[in-house]
Amino acid sequence: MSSAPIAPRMAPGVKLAIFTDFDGTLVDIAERPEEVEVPVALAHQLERAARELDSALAVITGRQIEDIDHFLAPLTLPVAGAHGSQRRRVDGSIEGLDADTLTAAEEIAGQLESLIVDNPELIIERKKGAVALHYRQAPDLEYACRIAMEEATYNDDRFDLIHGKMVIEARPHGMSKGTALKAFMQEAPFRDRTPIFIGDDVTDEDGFIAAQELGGIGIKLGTGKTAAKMRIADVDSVHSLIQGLGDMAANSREHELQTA
Ligand SMILES: O=P(O)(O)OC[C@H]1O[C@H](O[C@H]2O[C@H](CO)[C@@H](O)[C@H](O)[C@H]2O)[C@H](O)[C@@H](O)[C@@H]1O
Repeated sequence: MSSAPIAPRMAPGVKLAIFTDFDGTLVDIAERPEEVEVPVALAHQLERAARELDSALAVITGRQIEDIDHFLAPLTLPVAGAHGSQRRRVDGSIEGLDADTLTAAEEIAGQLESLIVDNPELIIERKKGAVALHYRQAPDLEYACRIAMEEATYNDDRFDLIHGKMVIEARPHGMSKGTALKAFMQEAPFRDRTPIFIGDDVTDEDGFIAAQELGGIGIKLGTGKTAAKMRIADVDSVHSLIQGLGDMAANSREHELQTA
């Protein structure tokens, strides 16, 4: 006896909001920040999932919003950039930092100049309100980078240091991927949905915790200690998961229409 394939649906009344990290989650890690390879199909997959989720899909990243727009062009999604320092809502309005914090971040970057001149294999990324110091091309300089970042932020309690993948970043105090996720969740179209946050790095832990505090799920890509309740294997699996969640939302909508 043959049976029709099952079209998976969400339980009645359950609607998801998807939040995803970018580097190491939507795209594989590259040697340099500008060298990431973005699969041609990625923007289309995200656009389709966002459509099925009534636009409740956002990127929460350490990158600047403009970087995400560049990599996903012509798609423009809601994005929290620079670890929550900047946030573009679904209506396109932007929440940013005050001028003093922006200036302070520029000053931190300025204090790192001599280190970069002496060690041109290091990369400094100046963001609006944050600074990243990359040592992927010179792993032996990790300790020197750490000391330089500590000195550049010494006595400035407006910034916290966070360690990512071969990078040390200065992030405004009180900002995180968790605060960004919670801010989105207070607004349409995210409000009253169940959040899923997908990420791969230590800086994603705040996002996992925030999603789970709101009744959702954190999904960690790869190994390592995590607060996330679930794990996923690799970037390709993340793409499939996002596609699958979009399918489920579409199936649920169709089922509701048929049974109305
Ligand atoms: O929060 P994310 O979207 O994961 O962004 C975190 C940082 O990602 C980028 O740096 C990392 O990816 C680079 C490209 O693969 C890699 O070369 C680097 O070593 C990684 O640390 C980005 O450049 C940073 O601004 C983000 O904060």
